[in-house]
Amino acid sequence: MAALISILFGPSGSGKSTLLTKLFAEFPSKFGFSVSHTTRAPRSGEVNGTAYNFVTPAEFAAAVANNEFIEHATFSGNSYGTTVEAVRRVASSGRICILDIEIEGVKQIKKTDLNARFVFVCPPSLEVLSDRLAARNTESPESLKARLDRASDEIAYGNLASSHDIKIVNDDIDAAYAQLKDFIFKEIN
Ligand SMILES: Nc1ncnc2c1ncn2[C@@H]1O[C@H](COP(=O)(O)OP(=O)(O)OP(=O)(O)O)[C@@H](O)[C@H]1O
Repeated sequence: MAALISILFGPSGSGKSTLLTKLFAEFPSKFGFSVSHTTRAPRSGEVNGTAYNFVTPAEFAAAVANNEFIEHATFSGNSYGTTVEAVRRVASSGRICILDIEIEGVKQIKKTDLNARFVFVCPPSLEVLSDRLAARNTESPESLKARLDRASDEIAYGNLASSHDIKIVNDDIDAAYAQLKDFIFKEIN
């Protein structure tokens, strides 16, 4: 059977990065994060090749034309994608591959024969999501609005039984993390 890939999705600010940071800190050699490509500018502290592979729109378009992506999508004016190479790199290091992707990417991966499990990370409410995103202090007012505008549709998609293998409501972070670990280890064994 092909190597298992775990996929986290959910609206911006739902807590995907926070959960994955905890997972990688607790199990540094067990899991590997497939580093996505993006045309968006790095946020302060984001390292190229670690947070994302930061590329120009022209480089991104060339990779699309070259069929290098498993999935890719444009979101708030920036392109994001996961290359076959990024996933292969994790698998070849003997680690379990984890992806954090947009809904369009989820739909694309569902059409492939990848052995993937889908984890919907859901905020407790739109109000909490809005507060957390604002407190993160990473977005311009326009970007914040664009992310919140998309959130209702993303939550509606995530709530479809066919979209996810597990839905985790990220209210208390420790409880959400315990659910994530429990699910992933059950799937591995
Ligand atoms: N359970 C929680 N309780 C309180 N704050 C939280 C919780 N989970 C995450 N946060 C905070 O909410 C903000 C958004 O979380 P995070 O950056 O992990 O979201 P994300 O889903 O990865 O977003 P994006 O898709 O934009 O990368 C962060 O500042 C994080 O510290």
